[in-house]
Amino acid sequence: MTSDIIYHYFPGLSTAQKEQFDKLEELYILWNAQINVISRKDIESLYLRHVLHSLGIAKVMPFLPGEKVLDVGTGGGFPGIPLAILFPETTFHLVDSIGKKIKVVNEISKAAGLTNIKASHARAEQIDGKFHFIVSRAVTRLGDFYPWIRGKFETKSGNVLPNGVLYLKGGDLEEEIKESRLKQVKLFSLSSYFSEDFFETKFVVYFPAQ
Ligand SMILES: C[S@@+](CC[C@H](N)C(=O)[O-])C[C@H]1O[C@@H](n2cnc3c(N)ncnc32)[C@H](O)[C@@H]1O
Repeated sequence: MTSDIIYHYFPGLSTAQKEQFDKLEELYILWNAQINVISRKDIESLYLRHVLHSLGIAKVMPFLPGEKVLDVGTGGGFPGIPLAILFPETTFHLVDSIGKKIKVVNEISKAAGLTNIKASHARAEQIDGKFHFIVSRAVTRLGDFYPWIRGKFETKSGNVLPNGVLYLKGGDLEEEIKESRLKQVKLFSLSSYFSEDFFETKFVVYFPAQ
């Protein structure tokens, strides 16, 4: 597996960005052997299941220079690391409650030369600061998630959708959205951007700060 799939869906990457995406494979192989952040089986499909999946958020939201994004429960850096490569002028704060995962994030972002990432070993609830967008993948149900981050949004919006949450989720989400009582939830199907079967049941769930 190579990063060609990333170049295909994101034409116009700079040489520096291509080099950073290319480097992720060896870095994740190296670090995953020491600290498990991706299942062994999945590492063979790193670019499809982790990097491109993370970049699904970029198809919905073109982050702007100067915007601040929080990645809650980033694990080994998803979706934060691929997004930080794609948007070098946006700043990303990656948090996870497990310290050794943050070690992997720090090592990988340093080795890839990323200067727009800050990583913290903390629970989301403990993070101070205000963000334009909060991203996440595979952490918890929406109804449990929102109380952790309520009040952490910048009030001034300047992007294609108001400041809010962009959460990568799969499957049938109707019940989960209903139970969460969140308002103005929008679902963006990743199969409208990416043709691989993997994306057939995958969505970006967006809702504004509320
Ligand atoms: C299944 S992993 C997903 C990791 C990554 N987002 C991904 O998709 O590969 C869930 C992560 O959320 C973290 N987590 C769970 N609750 C958290 C909280 N309240 N604050 C920060 N991190 C949390 C866990 O430590 C774990 O690393």
